[in-house]
Amino acid sequence: MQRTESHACFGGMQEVWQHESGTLGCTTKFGIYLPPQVREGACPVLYWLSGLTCSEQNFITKAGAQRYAAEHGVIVVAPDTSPRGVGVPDVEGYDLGIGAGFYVNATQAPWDSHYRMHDYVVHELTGLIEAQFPATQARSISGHSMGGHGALVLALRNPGRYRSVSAFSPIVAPSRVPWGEKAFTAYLGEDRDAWRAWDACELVANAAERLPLLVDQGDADEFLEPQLQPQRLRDACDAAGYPLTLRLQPGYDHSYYFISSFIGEHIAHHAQALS
Ligand SMILES: N[C@@H](CCC(=O)N[C@@H](CSC=O)C(=O)NCC(=O)O)C(=O)O
Repeated sequence: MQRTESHACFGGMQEVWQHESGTLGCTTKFGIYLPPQVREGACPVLYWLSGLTCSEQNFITKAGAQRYAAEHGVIVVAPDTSPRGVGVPDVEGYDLGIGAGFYVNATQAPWDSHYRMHDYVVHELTGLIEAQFPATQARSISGHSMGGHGALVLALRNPGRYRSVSAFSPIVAPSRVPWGEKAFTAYLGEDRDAWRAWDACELVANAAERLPLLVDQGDADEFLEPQLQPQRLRDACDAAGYPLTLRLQPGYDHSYYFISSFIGEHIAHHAQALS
């Protein structure tokens, strides 16, 4: 494992590390913010999952999360959004292949050789963070758009692993919108029954635990109706009796300007559950 960036930031350090991932079968990078409190002892960890087209860089350079992570003493880990590099399958278009791993374990060739972002984030990356950094086993998870879908699905699929979950503009029902239908057909195959295990609105019906769940959605988001449809999550949570705080934020779009406006509230949400 090799550190490729190191920057002092709000009394802590923003770093980027690169390592060989056995799960992904390639070299991959992650960002990690280490708040000043790590000098006194191990800190809890918030995992952030980014959206389509992102690498480990977008969140750490655009969201402004470090100020709040330093205030609350939370480590923030931001992995890449897919495997990448020589030999990793890709196609034209921003919404499939590199930059678009959708946080699933692909079952279909050629994707199944590398696209295992669920297992990478839940098992390999978490194990590495807890072994190599001053991190406790208290974990929370958040993300944006495709990464919001990832945060919801990883939390719902892995009861006991995370203390809280949140999302900005998540793809809540990937089985029913074009971004998800395209990705799931490629990664999981034509059988829609297999998609249910990767769809937050399906998973919430049988959720084994109730985590503090916060979702923010801008009402000026160009993807709101075609791809996001947060009312589907509202309906699924109501039917399952799963408490959800869903906030429609007037005037906000899908960008990191939106994320940076509310990331402080999301980190406070997680810090409360992690303390
Ligand atoms: N057509 C756009 C689509 C890419 C885009 O909007 N990506 C978002 C996430 S969308 C859902 O997962 C994003 O976070 N972009 C990176 C950023 O820094 O803003 C395009 O190709 O640009």
